[in-house]
Amino acid sequence: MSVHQSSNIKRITTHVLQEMKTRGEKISMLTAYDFSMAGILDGAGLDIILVGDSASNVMAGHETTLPITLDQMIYHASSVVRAVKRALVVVDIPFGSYQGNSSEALRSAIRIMKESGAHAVKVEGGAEIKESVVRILSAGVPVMGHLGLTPQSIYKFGTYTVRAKEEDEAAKLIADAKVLEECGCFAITLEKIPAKLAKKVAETVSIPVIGIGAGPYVDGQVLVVHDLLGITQEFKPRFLRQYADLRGVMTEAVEGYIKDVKSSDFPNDKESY
Ligand SMILES: Nc1nc(=O)c2c([nH]1)NC[C@@H]1CN(c3ccc(C(=O)N[C@@H](CCC(=O)O)C(=O)O)cc3)CN21
Ligand SMILES: CC(C)C(=O)C(=O)O
Ligand SMILES: [Mg+2]
Repeated sequence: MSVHQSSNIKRITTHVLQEMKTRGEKISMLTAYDFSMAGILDGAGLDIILVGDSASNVMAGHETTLPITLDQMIYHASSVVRAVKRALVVVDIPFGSYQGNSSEALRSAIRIMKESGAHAVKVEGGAEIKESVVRILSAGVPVMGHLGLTPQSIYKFGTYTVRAKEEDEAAKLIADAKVLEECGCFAITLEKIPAKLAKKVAETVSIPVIGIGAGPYVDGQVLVVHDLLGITQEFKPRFLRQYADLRGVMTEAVEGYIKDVKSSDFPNDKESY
């Protein structure tokens, strides 16, 4: 049954998420990039929909998240927003639209909010992007941080290996989390870091911490929905739990269609005018 069958839907806000952390209720988050998928996730009762820049990989077929543009992110985000009745919609600001220039960061965030109708933005980085985060927040736009494995700086690191395994990197990550909290971020995503370190971050900051490959001791979890549904090919990091084999289901359906077209079984009389 859809949660929307009840007449009054309580929307998820950043305040609701803070209450969930206080209560110890875990927060569920997944990506979506289009209207149809977002409607399914929202109807199922998901708390947060992330319009991730992983759309660059999943939707457009790029190797990295770097090529996707602000206009393309706004297109995805506006499609998602039209389907959502309850979830909080968070949009990644793409590479090159906020780093190192707080005026551009603010302009990008405002374009996303104005043109898509989303509720918040997400940015990768800590102290080095503080000015941009502060500027966006001062305009009244809620900001989610993102630390650990930050795919927009993949060429700085060179690999997708687990981050902050060394003491000094772990200390920097905790310091960055504190900076983001002090700036006024409403939540932080932690990607691919040791579970023990993620636990420490979730205990240190009072805002919700959402993990992907960051273990169970955080306030919520996020995955790319196409990975969870088994649509993505050849992406099986150990943090992923695959809940369905939609690639198999979809392939079988399309093969059935092809067979029926070839054999002239489709369309039949009932399917014709
Ligand atoms: N489909 C998809 N799912 C994601 O989770 C995702 C994207 N795309 N694109 C943007 C970023 C990139 N992310 C990644 C990318 C690679 C690994 C990873 O663990 N890769 C290898 C290990 C690499 C290594 O250890 O050197 C793996 O095991 O698959 C994790 C997260 C997460 N995001
Ligand atoms: C993996 C999540 C956290 C993300 O940033 C994305 O999907 O772009
Ligand atoms: Mg992202």
